[in-house]
Amino acid sequence: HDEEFPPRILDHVMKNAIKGDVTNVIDVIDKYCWSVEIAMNVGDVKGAILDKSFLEASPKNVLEIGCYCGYSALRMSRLLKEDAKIFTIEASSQYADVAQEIISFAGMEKKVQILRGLSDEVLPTIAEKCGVRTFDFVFIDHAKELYKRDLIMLENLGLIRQGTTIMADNVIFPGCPDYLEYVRNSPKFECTNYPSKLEYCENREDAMEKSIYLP
Ligand SMILES: Oc1cc(-c2ccc(F)cc2)cc2nccnc12
Ligand SMILES: [Mg+2]
Repeated sequence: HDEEFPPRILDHVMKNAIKGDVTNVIDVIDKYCWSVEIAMNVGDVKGAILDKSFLEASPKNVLEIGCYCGYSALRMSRLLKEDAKIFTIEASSQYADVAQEIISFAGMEKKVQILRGLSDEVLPTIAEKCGVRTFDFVFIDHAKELYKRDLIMLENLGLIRQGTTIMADNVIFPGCPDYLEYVRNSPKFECTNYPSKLEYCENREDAMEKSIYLP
């Protein structure tokens, strides 16, 4: 991926969005990505699917794996109920720096906490660090080859509970076949597939997969 996109989108947001207006910041990012350059945000089309599942879950403790520039964290933050919080894991400090700036610009810094580091390094201590026992909603949107490993970690660490909703991006493109096979064949997950398009593209298929944890 183009390493220079994050600073460009940050600059564009600072110059074109309304400070403190999270919906406007989201719109400005989407318009930029549709018109100027594609980026790996979940985007507006798949974002609407995420929004719907998020509202249905109405979660108190939210975990995101893969923050990137903070776009999906912002989408979820604007739908958070009182005293609910989003914890988002980001391995790239460059991405985390930009995400922190964008999240703060949008006025959501109290609702979104960025945890810097690799998911397998952050997850084992996240409960005590964040004062959370289990997460009610998880959005997986990082390296596709880590989806299955990290879901198994969430189970083994007891970080998900009866009824937790797990949403996964990109299950078609770039695709995560081992993850899909795992959740769809496991009796512990109730899965629903949501066909869509790759972000900011009209003609490339992608999908989101919702898995409800029922141990
Ligand atoms: O939504 C996404 C799309 C892509 C991606 C890859 C290759 C392409 F050509 C286009 C898009 C990569 C991603 N990595 C991490 C999390 N989400 C991603
Ligand atoms: Mg994605």
